Amino acid sequence: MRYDFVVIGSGPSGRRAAVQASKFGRSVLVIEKGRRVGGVSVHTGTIPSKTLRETVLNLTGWRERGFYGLGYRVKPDIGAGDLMSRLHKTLEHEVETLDHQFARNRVHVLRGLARFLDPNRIEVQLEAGETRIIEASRICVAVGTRPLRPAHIPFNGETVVDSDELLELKKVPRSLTVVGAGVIGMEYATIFSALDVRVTLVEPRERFLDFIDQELVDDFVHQLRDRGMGFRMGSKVENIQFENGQPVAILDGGRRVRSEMLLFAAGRVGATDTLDLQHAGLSADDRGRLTVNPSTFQTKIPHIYATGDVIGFPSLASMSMEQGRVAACHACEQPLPAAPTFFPYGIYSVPEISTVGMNEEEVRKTGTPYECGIARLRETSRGHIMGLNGGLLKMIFSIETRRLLGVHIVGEGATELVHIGQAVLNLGGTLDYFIDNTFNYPTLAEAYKIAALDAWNRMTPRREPEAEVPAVPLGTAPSLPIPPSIAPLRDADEDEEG
Ligand SMILES: Cc1cc2nc3c(=O)[nH]c(=O)nc-3n(C[C@H](O)[C@H](O)[C@H](O)COP(=O)(O)OP(=O)(O)OC[C@H]3O[C@@H](n4cnc5c(N)ncnc54)[C@H](O)[C@@H]3O)c2cc1C
Ligand SMILES: NC(=O)c1ccc[n+]([C@@H]2O[C@H](COP(=O)([O-])OP(=O)(O)OC[C@H]3O[C@@H](n4cnc5c(N)ncnc54)[C@H](O)[C@@H]3O)[C@@H](O)[C@H]2O)c1
Repeated sequence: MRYDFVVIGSGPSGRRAAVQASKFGRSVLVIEKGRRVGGVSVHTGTIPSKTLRETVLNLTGWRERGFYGLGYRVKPDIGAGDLMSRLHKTLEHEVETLDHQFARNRVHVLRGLARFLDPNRIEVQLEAGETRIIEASRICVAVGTRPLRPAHIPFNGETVVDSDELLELKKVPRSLTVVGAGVIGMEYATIFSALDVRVTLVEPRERFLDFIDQELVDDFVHQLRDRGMGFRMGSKVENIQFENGQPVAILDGGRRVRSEMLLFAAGRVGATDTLDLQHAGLSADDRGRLTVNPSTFQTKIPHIYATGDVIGFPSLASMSMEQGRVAACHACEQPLPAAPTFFPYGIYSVPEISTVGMNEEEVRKTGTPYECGIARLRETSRGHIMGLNGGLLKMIFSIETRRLLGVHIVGEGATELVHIGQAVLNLGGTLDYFIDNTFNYPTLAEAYKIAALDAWNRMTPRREPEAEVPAVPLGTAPSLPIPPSIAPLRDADEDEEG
């Protein structure tokens, strides 16, 4: 079997690379060791965790509690079955769409475990024990990652689990310890907390989500503490013991955290250990990751590319897809799409966090004079209608150029709202875009306008009222056209008229 382009792994990155190469007329094969295509994203990562989140928010009536009170529930007793049924339906849909996409684009798929025989030949071990040898002109390694499972953690698939096993949940625990306050830990901790599970988060560092603007993290933590989540910051899990069948995390310093279930989410490792990379002249780092040229995604063997989580940061499905597309363009000798300057980061915790561009700490380090504008989502009419109590949108602008430098949002709809800021940022827009343009009303997007007005108020010296002008009788004053760039003459927190 001989192909122009062979992709190992059918996650977001491999899928996008394969389809792109096929659109350029190349013969393409995707090798996937899993039972079904889709990768971590579809089966154990992005889609399942976001579906679980949506199910929890719907069944608990979370979004309605601002109006009907903390005791409001759409379904009083939510069991594991309730959470899992929507998950299975969503995954079916995703896999079907993907199978169809591959078939439409004439991408061949081979199920089996791939390993290199040499830089151009791959052996695939099929389920039945047979093997196939594939010859490839170009290869894309898109094998992704798997959860880190240190030997001293007694994983048992039921009470001590990793983020893959959590999706096999048989019973909703009453209490949960989450080890690791990375993105995965934070998302699951807050989703289970929204389900009224008592959650304790353990993290060895003093701060978490340190790539997020600190003002947002403070607001976020305030909301989590308010609903009773426990934090053990600066604490490392030394070992885990069992008492009456329940896991007890023993922290350095001697503190103990007991719960019905423990989720270990302290990072992931590249899935390169079975690839026999040395046969291709490659090697991985101590976390199983490959190094690439960041512009073309070529490894040190020029016809072998690596894309997606296996190359490390930022380990996002969204970015993995783009990396796959760029690699395929390069492999097919096509012009490379320009890399966007800024990409958004969305954390689907409850509440959501999303951010694009520089945070305040980063701007400060550049020495650029800047000003911030803040809007609270509850200040918008849409927020009143939805019964929102929390959430804020913060924008940072350069004082000299008025350019937008960063957008940071915590609260309902943050992961969607951020794209307005992303467009303005990548197109080099300024504060004036938000001031001069009209936004739909009532929307949460109106928060952009409010935050921009807030920044404008801080950036513009306040004019003192001049000597009193005698009133002119109505109808006698000449009316002047108002240029759109004229600054608004109202305070940011003044109510908009409907
Ligand atoms: C719990 C969780 C939540 C997440 N949420 C988000 C989110 O909300 N937004 C976001 O953007 N990102 C999210 N991510 C990250 C996202 O899932 C990854 O960035 C994305 O899946 C990476 O895609 P990939 O193509 O690199 O590899 P993967 O999706 O990891 O796919 C790799 C595929 O390669 C296959 N494979 C591995 N080795 C071999 C081999 N030797 N032979 C054949 N096949 C092989 C695997 O079976 C797998 O199917 C989340 C991740 C996790 C774990
Ligand atoms: N919404 C999203 O975009 C999304 C969601 C989930 C995951 N992801 C991606 O998946 C990747 C992996 O996420 P992750 O959360 O597993 O990894 P991570 O590396 O982001 O976080 C791991 C956390 O565990 C902590 N930790 C390490 N050792 C520990 C120990 N012994 N005890 C307690 N805590 C310990 C670390 O300090 C860190 O805070 C991320 O890079 C992220 O980009 C993205």
